Amino acid sequence: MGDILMPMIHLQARMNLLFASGPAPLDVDFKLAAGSLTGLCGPSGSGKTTLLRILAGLTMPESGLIRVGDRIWLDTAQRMQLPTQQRKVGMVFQDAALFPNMTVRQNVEFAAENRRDSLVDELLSLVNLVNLADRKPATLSGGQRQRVALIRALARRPDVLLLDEPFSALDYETRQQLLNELVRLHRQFGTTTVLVSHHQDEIQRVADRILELNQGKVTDIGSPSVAGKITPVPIMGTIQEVQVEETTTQLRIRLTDNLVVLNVPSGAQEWQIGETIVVSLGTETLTRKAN
Ligand SMILES: Nc1ncnc2c1ncn2[C@@H]1O[C@H](COP(=O)(O)OP(=O)(O)OP(=O)(O)O)[C@@H](O)[C@H]1O
Repeated sequence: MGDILMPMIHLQARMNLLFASGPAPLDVDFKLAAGSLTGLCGPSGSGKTTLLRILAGLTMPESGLIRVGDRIWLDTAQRMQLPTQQRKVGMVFQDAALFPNMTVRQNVEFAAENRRDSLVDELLSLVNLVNLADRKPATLSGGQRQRVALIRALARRPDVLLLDEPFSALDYETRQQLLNELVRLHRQFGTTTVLVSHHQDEIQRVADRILELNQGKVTDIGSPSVAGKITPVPIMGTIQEVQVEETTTQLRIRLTDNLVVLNVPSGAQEWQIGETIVVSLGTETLTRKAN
């Protein structure tokens, strides 16, 4: 995976915070490998959001140094601070915070600074939103809104992707689906990603490394997964459409609030419209539901 000798991110920061237990410093110094996906967990109020805000340039620490690749984003000793707009960073929060008067496409185009039409189309199709591109956010499901937020963050072609409990308001199945989509996009776009989540089991499933924050101090709790491995998540779906080709069969399957298209080998299995099947997201394999 990433190159440990040449970390993508080196973050040193110190600032006094007012914790529930009283004032204490947030004091961190860690490196993240290029292209890694780091899970950041810790109790409520331990400083997770503050850490992401410092990385994004939304909160200024009393002292700190942020190096991303060969660029310095922050060096308080030199009184140097790159503004958020100049940091190649994408952010997604629990509440998608989309522009309500813009369509899905306009929201993504705005982030892409209206420059790269092909990128916007590619992003919309990567998360299955092409058919909803002209809808306003209020008419979308929670999962669809977070997908828009995710591709909107990627439209800026960020080096660093920061996600602050992006899927916690969603139901279990949608959350698992979006986590898998996130991992795929993270790899495809080669971002160095930090994912804050209260769901440690989910972080374990997708992260290369987990950091735990406690009262403003970071503990490295190791590498949970074999690099690159995603544990498949079984999700029930219904077959909506079957298209048999010579060697493969294309199945359109409804899973909770979205459709997935899977290609399976033609032949031995005959799939029926309306049939309930189990899709193992992560490996994209199918099994018939046991009765
Ligand atoms: N600018 C600030 N100055 C002083 N204290 C702050 C500042 N910003 C946040 N805090 C305090 O720092 C602590 C950590 O807050 P933060 O939002 O980073 O925690 P968190 O781990 O993200 O919590 P949660 O999981 O509940 O979202 C809280 O006690 C908060 O009140």
